[in-house]
Amino acid sequence: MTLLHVDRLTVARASGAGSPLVDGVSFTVEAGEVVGVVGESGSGKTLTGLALLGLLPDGLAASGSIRFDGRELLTQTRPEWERTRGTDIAMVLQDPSSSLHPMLKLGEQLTDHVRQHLGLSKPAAEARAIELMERVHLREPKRLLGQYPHQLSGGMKQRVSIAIALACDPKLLIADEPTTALDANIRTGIIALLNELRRESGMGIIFVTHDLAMLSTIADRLNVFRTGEIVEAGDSDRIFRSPRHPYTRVLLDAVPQVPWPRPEEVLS
Ligand SMILES: Nc1ncnc2c1ncn2[C@@H]1O[C@H](COP(=O)(O)OP(=O)(O)OP(=O)(O)O)[C@@H](O)[C@H]1O
Repeated sequence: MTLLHVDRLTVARASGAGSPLVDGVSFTVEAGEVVGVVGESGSGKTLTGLALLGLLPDGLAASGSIRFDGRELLTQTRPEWERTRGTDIAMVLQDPSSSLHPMLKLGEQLTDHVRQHLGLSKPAAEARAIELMERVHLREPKRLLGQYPHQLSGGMKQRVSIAIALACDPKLLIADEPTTALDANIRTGIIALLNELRRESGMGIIFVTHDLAMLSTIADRLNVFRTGEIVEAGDSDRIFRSPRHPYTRVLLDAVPQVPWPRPEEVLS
């Protein structure tokens, strides 16, 4: 089932100055699929993700079409976007600290989020918070809920931000460099977790990264971005085996030839 259908999405300065920063990109995401988005710095990967969430910075405007689950997102009102972000599409960012409040215990953050979006009573929200912590394989969830973000390692914090993102069972997760700030072994654990979640829940994932080697372990399809355009798209096995665009070849030549373990080989 096609979850997301992006058609000629363009992001440009609202003033009309300069050339578009994202220039007519089209792609789809199926349920349960991981679509990798790669490309050099400044190629428009993050702006594309932000446009899908209705979170473009002031001064930038999106045009084209973003159809999600059969409805057009670009014409949504602000409250409709808020509902979409709360329940249908979620995001995980590179720095887990940016999605966690440093002064609030994890329990408050998770239960507040769950109560706000699902309208649960306090005890039901606490039960849901524990269930979410278990779902991302955090041990001793009850004890963790009483802790502050600074008491957790980077990998654990990223698991908590994934738990928050999962609170409303989103159909689509946008993961923007979710493992870049983490050590290699922790990174592999997070990849294994995302892989498990998409298998179990049928959630689609857009995975934005510079790290092609890592994408080779999880992405079903790839979109290769360069200067605001998709220069190559397709099945990731095919692209890794025989890239067609010279720029994709350059990116692949830069990948260290260290075999990455498949996510299923890693204990999460
Ligand atoms: N608020 C803004 N106003 C004007 N230009 C912007 C704004 N935000 C980003 N840009 C420009 O848009 C282009 C695309 O930026 P974007 O952040 O999407 O790139 P990216 O591919 O995600 O890069 P990176 O991999 O470094 O995160 C860049 O040239 C950037 O400088």
